Amino acid sequence: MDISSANSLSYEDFVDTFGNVVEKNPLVAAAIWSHRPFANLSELEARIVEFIDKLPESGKEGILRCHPDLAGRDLQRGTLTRDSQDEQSQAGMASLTPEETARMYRLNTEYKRRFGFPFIICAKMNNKAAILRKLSERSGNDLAKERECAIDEVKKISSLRLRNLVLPDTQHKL
Ligand SMILES: NC(=O)NC1=NC(=O)NC1=O
Repeated sequence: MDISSANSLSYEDFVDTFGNVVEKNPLVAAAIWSHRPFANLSELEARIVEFIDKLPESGKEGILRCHPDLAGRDLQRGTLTRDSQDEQSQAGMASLTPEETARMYRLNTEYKRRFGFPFIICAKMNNKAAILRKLSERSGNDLAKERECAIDEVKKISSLRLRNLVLPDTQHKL
């Protein structure tokens, strides 16, 4: 759909469409609906970013906790959302060796124990090697820095999901 179609959606259809742009957080779509009509895709995205940035730390951590582990229980059980399934598969998470799966589980467990939320990275912008490397690297961050790093990754994931739903702004031909 294009941005004018998105602007014309009923509240229910808007949340049905955009409710998982931020993984398992339909509140974000429900909240930004008030800002329609959106001039373009960029404004819609900016409203999502603005909503996330204005959350208190506890709210940001709540968003992070709604994300499934990479190569974790939900992937093993087939209970990922379609978006996450697509993203994780594309990054090779569904074809890890048993050793790689065990390493991801161990690193994810240590990371969650340290930070209190799961390791999050935009899977579509990374591959298996990059994910493992960044998981190790970021584990050394302090809480505040890592929270912002994870939120930045949520914004990248959301941006890609949004572009799957709404046609980019039509470039005005000069
Ligand atoms: N913990 C995660 O990073 N999860 C995910 N990243 C994605 O890009 N999709 C996910 O499900």
